[in-house]
Amino acid sequence: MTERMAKAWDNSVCDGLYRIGVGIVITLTAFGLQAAFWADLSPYVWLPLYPAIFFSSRFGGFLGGMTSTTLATLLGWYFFVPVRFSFALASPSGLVSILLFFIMGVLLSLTHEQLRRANRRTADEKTSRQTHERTHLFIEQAPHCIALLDRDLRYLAVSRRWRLELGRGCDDLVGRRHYDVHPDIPEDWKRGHRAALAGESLSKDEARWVQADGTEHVYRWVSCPWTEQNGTVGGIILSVEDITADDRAEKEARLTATMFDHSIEGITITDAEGTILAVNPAFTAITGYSAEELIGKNPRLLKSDRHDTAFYTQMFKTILSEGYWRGEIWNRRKSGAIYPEWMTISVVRDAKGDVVNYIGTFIDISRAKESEEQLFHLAHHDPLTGLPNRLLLLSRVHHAMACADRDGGKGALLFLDLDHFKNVNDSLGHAAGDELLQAVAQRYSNRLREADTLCRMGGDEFIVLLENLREADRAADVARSLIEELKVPFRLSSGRDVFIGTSVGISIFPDDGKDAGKVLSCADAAMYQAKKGGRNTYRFYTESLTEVANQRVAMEVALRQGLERGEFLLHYQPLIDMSSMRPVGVEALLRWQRPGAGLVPPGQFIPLAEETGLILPLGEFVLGAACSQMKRWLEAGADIETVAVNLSAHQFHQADIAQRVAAILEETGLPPGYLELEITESALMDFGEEAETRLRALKDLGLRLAIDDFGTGYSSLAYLKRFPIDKIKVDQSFVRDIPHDTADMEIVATVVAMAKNLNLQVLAEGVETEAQLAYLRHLKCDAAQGYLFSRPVPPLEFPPLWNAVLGFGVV
Ligand SMILES: Nc1nc2c(ncn2[C@@H]2O[C@H](COP(=O)(O)O[C@H]3[C@@H](O)[C@H](n4cnc5c(=O)[nH]c(N)nc54)O[C@@H]3COP(=O)(O)O)[C@@H](O)[C@H]2O)c(=O)[nH]1
Repeated sequence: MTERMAKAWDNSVCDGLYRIGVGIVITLTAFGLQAAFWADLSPYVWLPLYPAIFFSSRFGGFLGGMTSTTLATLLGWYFFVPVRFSFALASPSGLVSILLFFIMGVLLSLTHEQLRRANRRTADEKTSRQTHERTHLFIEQAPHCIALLDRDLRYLAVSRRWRLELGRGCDDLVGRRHYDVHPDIPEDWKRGHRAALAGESLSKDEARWVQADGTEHVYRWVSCPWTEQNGTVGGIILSVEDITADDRAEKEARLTATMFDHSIEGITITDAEGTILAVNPAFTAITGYSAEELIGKNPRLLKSDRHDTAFYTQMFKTILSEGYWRGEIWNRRKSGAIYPEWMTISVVRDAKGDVVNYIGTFIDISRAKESEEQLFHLAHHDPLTGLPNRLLLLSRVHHAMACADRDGGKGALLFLDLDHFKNVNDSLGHAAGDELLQAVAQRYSNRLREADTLCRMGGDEFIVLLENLREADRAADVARSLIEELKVPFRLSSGRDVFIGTSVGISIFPDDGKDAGKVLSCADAAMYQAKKGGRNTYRFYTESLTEVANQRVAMEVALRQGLERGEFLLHYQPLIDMSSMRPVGVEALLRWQRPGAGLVPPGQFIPLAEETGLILPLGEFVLGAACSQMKRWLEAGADIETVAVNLSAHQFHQADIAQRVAAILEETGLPPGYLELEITESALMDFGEEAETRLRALKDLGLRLAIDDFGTGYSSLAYLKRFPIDKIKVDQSFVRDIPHDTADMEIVATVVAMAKNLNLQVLAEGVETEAQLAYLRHLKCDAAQGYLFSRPVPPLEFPPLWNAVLGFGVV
């Protein structure tokens, strides 16, 4: 007997015993009641027992009813039918009543049993119907696509989801082959179907399937066999679930996890209370804490003491109101070192809007900060000396001026410019110049207070910013001490000693100006005054300097206009040959016929023309005018050897000066041998090595070259030998005090002797007296120039003697 059968047997035995029990209990109860109350009610003695049979069959079915009928019959027979207490048949009527009772009992029991079975059938049918309906509902409304297929894989039934996915109705599918409806079913799916048809209980897998519309979907499919009543496989049940969204979500989750693990950003996730739930490896690498050390802790563990409570309060306020906070924050590593992070903290809320997590992502920006600081340093400091540069100075001046304005205090700017630094650069080379600048910066720094700012503006210019100045005299003290500091010569690495001085211009703020640019230009102007005042000294800025600056601006405008309007002209001064005492040449000297100002001497405008670059067009004008004049004189038959023209440093430094001079000579038609170019000693020295090349290019044109103002510059006698020059002009400052200044006389004697030795012509400038002339003749100086012979004059005013001697015509 199978377990199921045994269980059924047990159930039916129990059921039978229960029914019999019901019949006995109800019958005995009814009999007891009747015995107690209705024992004398004969002939209705059976009547009260009918309800017992009724209820017994009602609750116990046929078996209960028959138990009750039998028991009641026997009890009635024994107790109520005469002769009582015996089963003897008293009379036929008694027998009839017994029989009748029994038959009635049987009928009642049968009837009830029938009713009971009918009820049960109805209930079973109802249950079965409901079950069927629910099963149908279950399949029909299942969230997956479910289909029942026969052995040929024809649809027997499909769930609504299946139909929806396909966009087809039941009629369209039922009876058709699955593979006809889906001809592109992947092969491994088909394998699953075959396995199910072969009786394999369950095949399942996931697969991608590009649908007809080109969209790729991911499906999880399951196939299993279903069996007929006789146990044979009737077909398969297919269940297909579109898990594209889940797949995507899973991929995203995987991606997120990968990002979390491999991100170079540190990531931390906390719960709503701020307890750390997870940290990624980058977090560990940056902070030095392992995940185990942090999980369950609060991120305040990482706090540095760089930020106050207000900072964190504001941060959380922002997180909650904006949903995130982003900014720079300083935290502490496990090692204790504090470092800057660029951090974003975002809040994660659930559907109800409650905070569930905080996510913090950050990068360690300590490197970037360092680079930023380096860049800031580079942008604000001079690479040679390491001092603040102009940019930083201006920002500090702005700040100092704002403080002075607020506190009613004062400050000063000292503009320092090294004297003749260019000479060092040109003669000793740029490396030596750089070394000197570094040493100068060091010496200046030594003399200044921590609070003072020393900056290098570029070249040989330095600025000192003095703040909180109680009195202007303090600025003068500083200027004096800085000048003093440079008095000791600098020993360069080459072993050479260099002497250098500095000129200092001082401006006071807010007295001299209320903006940095103005105060700086005031200091600059004052520095120029210091230079003019003999160098190696200092000057305060005064209003009169502004006046001078304004005049300079006005003069620059006038100079430009003068050039355009042809207000410039040339005067000529004779050059006297000492042996014949005849004029052998003339020097062309520029004059400006400025309207309303008369004849302006060059000393008043040449320096400005040099500064502004106007000297270039002016110089070309002089050269052209002098050559044309000389050409005219020659054509008129004048007996003259040279026209001397001053060539400014600016002109000489022009790369194409030789071409320009050649062009003018060609234009004017003057043979080059008649032209003498005078170049000052300082213009040559300022040009360093290039000077020689440039001179040779000019000399190659066939003209003559003279060194002007000889003895005033940073003389290097070596160049006299190298340079292709024809003449030196002894500066008039050495001639002026002859015969009273023996030192000057010695110098002139030495220069003349040296020129002779080098086979150069020598001319003395500024000869005003007979005594000077006599001395120069005694020295056998070749030539002379000076008021003793003639002042510079316009050609039309040449003295008659000249004309007689030189044969000048009025041209
Ligand atoms: N680049 C150019 N410079 C020029 C040009 N023209 C002149 N200058 C330079 O201007 C400076 C002043 O020149 P100027 O006022 O003309 O003075 C010259 C003479 O007048 C003056 N001189 C001549 N003799 C005497 C004298 O006996 N006593 C005395 N006190 N002064 C005298 O000397 C100046 C000529 O000097 P130099 O050129 O060195 O021969 C001056 O530096 C000019 O060079 C120009 O066109 N371009």
